[in-house]
Amino acid sequence: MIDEIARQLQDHHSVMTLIQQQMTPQIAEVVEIMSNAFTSGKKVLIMGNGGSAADSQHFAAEIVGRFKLERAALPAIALSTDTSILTAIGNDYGFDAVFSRQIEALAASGDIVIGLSTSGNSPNVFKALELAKERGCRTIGLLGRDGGSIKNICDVALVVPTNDTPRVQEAHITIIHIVCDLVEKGLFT
Ligand SMILES: O=C(CO)[C@@H](O)[C@H](O)[C@H](O)[C@H](O)COP(=O)(O)O
Ligand SMILES: [Zn+2]
Repeated sequence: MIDEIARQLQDHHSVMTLIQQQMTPQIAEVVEIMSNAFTSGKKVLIMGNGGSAADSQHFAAEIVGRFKLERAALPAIALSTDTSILTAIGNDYGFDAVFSRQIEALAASGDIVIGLSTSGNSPNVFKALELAKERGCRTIGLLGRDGGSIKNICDVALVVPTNDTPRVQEAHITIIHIVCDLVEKGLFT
């Protein structure tokens, strides 16, 4: 068991090293896109399934509340939080529509729409990002494996280079924290 724990921690560490070597310019691009959107009065909509739903909510909470600085609130909505909306859309239109219907209701041109998917292939995230693009939003993917089908419909696709879902999720939350920190510092210091 000790060896297995050590192996998993080493895997985590290796993924973080790859991100440092390969993905810092793209992370900076996301910081810039989000900062510009907030400066222009736009909002951020975030979505994902399972662990990525939790990460979406965590992300929105850092933005609406605060990360580290005492500052004005910023607008972000996680699309996985309202069980009445999710069950109504899921029941009436199907689970694939649970996010796209909310994009139809909430997204305006210039807003930022962020999809989290470790496989890059969740149909409900794909449909929502596709519609977001049609509506003139900027689309960002926090993805894993080879980025899947979602990679192709993102203005910026952050593809964490591993097939291991938990390692992808750990990388996503690290990237989310770095983005929140830099957006906040850039806008408020
Ligand atoms: O947290 C985990 C696995 O670590 C699961 O809940 C996982 O998020 C769910 O299986 C999701 O449905 C996977 O969807 P996706 O990341 O491929 O879009
Ligand atoms: Zn998980």
